[in-house]
Amino acid sequence: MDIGIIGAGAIANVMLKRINGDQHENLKIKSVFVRNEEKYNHLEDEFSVQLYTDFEAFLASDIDIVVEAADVAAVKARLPEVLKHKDAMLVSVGALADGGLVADLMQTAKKYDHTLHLPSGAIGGLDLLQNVQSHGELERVRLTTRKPAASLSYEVVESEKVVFEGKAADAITHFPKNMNVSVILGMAGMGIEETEVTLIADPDVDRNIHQIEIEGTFGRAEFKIENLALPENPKTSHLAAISILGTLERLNRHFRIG
Ligand SMILES: NC(=O)C1=CN([C@@H]2O[C@H](COP(=O)(O)OP(=O)(O)OC[C@H]3O[C@@H](n4cnc5c(N)ncnc54)[C@H](OP(=O)(O)O)[C@@H]3O)[C@@H](O)[C@H]2O)C=CC1
Ligand SMILES: O=C([O-])CC(=O)C(=O)O
Repeated sequence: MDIGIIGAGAIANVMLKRINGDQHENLKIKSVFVRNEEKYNHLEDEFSVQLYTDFEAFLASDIDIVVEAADVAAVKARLPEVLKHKDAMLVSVGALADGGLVADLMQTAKKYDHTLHLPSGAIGGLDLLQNVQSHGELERVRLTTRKPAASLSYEVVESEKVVFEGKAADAITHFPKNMNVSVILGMAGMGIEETEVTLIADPDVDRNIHQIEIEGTFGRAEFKIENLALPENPKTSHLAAISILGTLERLNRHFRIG
């Protein structure tokens, strides 16, 4: 499968290393769309990719799927056009807190017969959540995220501080680079208006920790994910990049788990 990536930051870097650098047997990144060619032109030699600053030319390049690894604004600006031409996968799922955008993307994907893939990113357990939701067995979803204070720009706090408490819909508005997980949790479960979120800046942790509690008529589930961050961007967990790789690898499988 030939891949085009939007963005060339921390997540894209892991993808380039693991796919092109390690010569993945089924995947190849061919095209990378960036807005600053000079900053990223070393990638062409390092990973044998073609850089594009012209989005039309990027979309017309020889790729089967576009992976967005940029930011929420890039999703809003680019994804509606992408889905007219290609399947897509996005990691800045916080953009989908905008219901109008979701409706637009769904309609475009259907009309042009393309698929939008939403990896679970820095968390897990979304298979369970979707199963109980679709059978009316879900009553409560809570996410408690604890991140190193400095990665949330709260360098000066001396002990843990709750910096957000509310619903996922508001969490992503206040923390668009840190609360993508709350939006995918909302979409898989009770919706972003009903998903409860607490975000804690903690000067004493060195991991991005997501605690998920799910309750319903099926029973109860609890997951705790303690993520190591990517060195290039301490806000971003390594697992977010790995979840894209795993989702790409599973696309063409003839048997599926979960
Ligand atoms: N779903 C999840 O669980 C998770 C999602 N994320 C999200 O994934 C995204 C990528 O994360 P990460 O790799 O760490 O981010 P980085 O900040 O390390 O890299 C972002 C890259 O995207 C580029 N970019 C930003 N906007 C545009 C645009 N409009 N057009 C083209 N390129 C653009 C930046 O380029 P430039 O150098 O020009 O700024 C940079 O190369 C973020 O939105 C992040 O919040 C992160 C972790 C978990
Ligand atoms: O990487 C993480 O742990 C979570 C994150 O930044 C996000 O959801 O935006």
